[in-house]
Amino acid sequence: MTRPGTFNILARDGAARHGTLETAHGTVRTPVFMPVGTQATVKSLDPRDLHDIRAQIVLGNTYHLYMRPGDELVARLGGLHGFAAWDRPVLTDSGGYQVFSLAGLREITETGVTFRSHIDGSPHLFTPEKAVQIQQNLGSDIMMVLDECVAYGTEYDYTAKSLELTTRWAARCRDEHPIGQNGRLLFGIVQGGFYEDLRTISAQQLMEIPFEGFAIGGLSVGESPDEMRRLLAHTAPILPDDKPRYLMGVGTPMDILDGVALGVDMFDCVLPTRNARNGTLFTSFGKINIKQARFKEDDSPLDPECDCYACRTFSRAYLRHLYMARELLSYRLNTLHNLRFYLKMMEEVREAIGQGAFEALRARYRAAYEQSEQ
Ligand SMILES: Nc1nc2c(CCc3ccccc3)c3nc[nH]c3cc2c(=O)[nH]1
Ligand SMILES: [Zn+2]
Repeated sequence: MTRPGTFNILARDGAARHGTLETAHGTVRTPVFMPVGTQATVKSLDPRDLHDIRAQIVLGNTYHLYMRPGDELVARLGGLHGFAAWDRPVLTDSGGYQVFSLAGLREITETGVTFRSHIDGSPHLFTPEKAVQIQQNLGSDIMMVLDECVAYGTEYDYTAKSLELTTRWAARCRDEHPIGQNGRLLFGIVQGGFYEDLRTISAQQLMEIPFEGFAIGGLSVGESPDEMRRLLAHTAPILPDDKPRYLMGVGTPMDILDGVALGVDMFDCVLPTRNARNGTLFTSFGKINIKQARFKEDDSPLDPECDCYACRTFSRAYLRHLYMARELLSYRLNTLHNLRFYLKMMEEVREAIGQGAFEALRARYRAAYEQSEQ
């Protein structure tokens, strides 16, 4: 087995790259979209479904699993792979973002972040070392450092101080998990808010530490698509060309294609799974909502271009009926389809980069997605 952490770039098309990232649980072909499975499950899907839609790697969440059922329990029961019967790679977030966005009453010090559980209000402390230990207990193949994701609009001085703390925390995370330890990888996370000069400083400081990959954090926090693209265009090219670049929390199909064009290799977003819950479906002809009356007697497949179980087996009328009846199967079929849409788009992206045809692919998706606002 090729050494975990090895990142081979197989083809380039402009700044877009198609490559492979080796992990302890197999090879990930990039660019890759990673379904979010916060509580050790991609909501409403089982591992067989994830294999059927050709998911390569799924995300888990340190904060949630530490709170419930407990990272040490998961470790005793085989880590996420044994516990959730998932035999492919897992990436876990450090919990930093979730603490800042979920838990109440938090305080940040040099030591770490203290917060209260969103479940029972009990007090907790995440240090960089603790965040790494939890991810080690979860058996994560790709771990993230503990970072502070500053809120959109945070002013310059606080952002500048915060990125320095994030860098010191990143170094402590690396010390807690030395490079190569049992084949698990550790990624740094670039912060710096919406200030280009601070992004440069954060990236340069993190690149002094030997990480197997680098994430761009602090984006997709409520800013406009143009602002996200502006900071991404500034930050992505600074990061090492020979390491994977992971844009956290992004995004819509067009955001992802724009990210690939700027040299990003890895993406995650709750959009496909969250939108499934409210009937918003991604198709080759743009975004639609299945509850619309026009689908009431429509016997055609949701998306003729899609190869997923929902599109192969059922009509739009049936999918609309399930949604209107609030049937559980509605959420499951909508999720299967939306994730397959994202994963199939990434398969097309990897193929197109290999053929030097990425821009044509991006233009095709833009034509379908420009008008449906999304
Ligand atoms: N640690 C961290 N996570 C972020 C996430 C969660 C991604 C995630 C990873 C794994 C599981 C769930 C969620 C963000 N989501 C949108 N914007 C985000 C920014 C950050 C960030 O700056 N730092
Ligand atoms: Zn489908």
